[in-house]
Amino acid sequence: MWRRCGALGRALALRGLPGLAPGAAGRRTASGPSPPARPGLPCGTAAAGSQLGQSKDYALPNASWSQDMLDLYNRFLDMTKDGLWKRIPSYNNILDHIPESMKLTYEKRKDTRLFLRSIDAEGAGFEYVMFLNTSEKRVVCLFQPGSYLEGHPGFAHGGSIATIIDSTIGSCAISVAGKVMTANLSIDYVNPVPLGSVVLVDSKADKVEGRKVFLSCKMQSVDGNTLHAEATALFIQLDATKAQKQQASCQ
Ligand SMILES: CCCCC/C=C\C/C=C\C/C=C\C/C=C\CCCC(=O)SCCNC(=O)CCNC(=O)[C@H](O)C(C)(C)COP(=O)(O)OP(=O)(O)OC[C@H]1O[C@@H](n2cnc3c(N)ncnc32)[C@H](O)[C@@H]1OP(=O)(O)O
Repeated sequence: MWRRCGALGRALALRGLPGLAPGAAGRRTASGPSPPARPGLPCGTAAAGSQLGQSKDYALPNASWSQDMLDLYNRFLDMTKDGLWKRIPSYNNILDHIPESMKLTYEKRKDTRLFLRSIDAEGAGFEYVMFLNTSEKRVVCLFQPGSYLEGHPGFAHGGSIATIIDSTIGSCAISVAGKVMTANLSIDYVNPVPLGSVVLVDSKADKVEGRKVFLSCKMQSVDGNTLHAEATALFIQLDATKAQKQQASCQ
């Protein structure tokens, strides 16, 4: 039943990168999407978005991304070319993620931040980018845990692993069912995740029953040889009345 996250990792590791000359793997380059160039800033970097007065998109390469992260990012970007996969932008305010059609009447607050984007220093916290495949009801996250996510020396804290899994699975649930909340998240931690390494978080919606969305997820190393964690989750689609009440109670 499983969707071969490892196979994807291995396939990605084995597949040649179109347009990249042999020996170019050592170069730190990233392809599109390409905002207008600014002197001193490579195209497609996170800082480039802010010059347009838009919310900064953090799901773009920055100087902290390792070569593994850049290589995987470029391979997934290639997979977006036929439209099956889409890169999900990432902002530090959750309201910037919600399409107008799904918004209630939330006021954007300046004193709140999406938990995953609460550490400013590049590379110190959650470096990640997610890709969505709507037809497969699948979201894959490329995740590079930074030094402020430490649990045991040199390894990512289990809570940070739960956070990135919840967010990846949650994004998948949102793409399937709109306004949802995590009702249950169950994680088996199989192998520790070294800080600064890159892992693939591969999530899929397995079943939708009324308002219930059942999902599963695997976190694996880029080469597919190490299983770090496995998870299942239940997300519940909020009914409109309850969503209004929740909103009223937090304002
Ligand atoms: C276009 C695509 C874009 C996609 C991506 C977009 C954006 C990405 C952006 C950012 C990425 C970052 C974040 C990603 C997003 C999300 C991840 C974070 C999510 C969270 O961080 S979220 C916080 C933690 N979460 C809570 O804080 C929930 C507290 N909780 C409640 O608010 C309620 O509890 C609720 C609403 C869950 C349900 O309440 P309710 O009243 O609506 O429903 P009710 O209780 O009636 O249950 C209905 C049926 O579900 C069954 N059921 C319920 N709970 C169950 C359980 N635990 N186990 C087994 N079954 C359960 C019942 O048994 C019943 O089943 P039945 O109908 O068969 O009787």
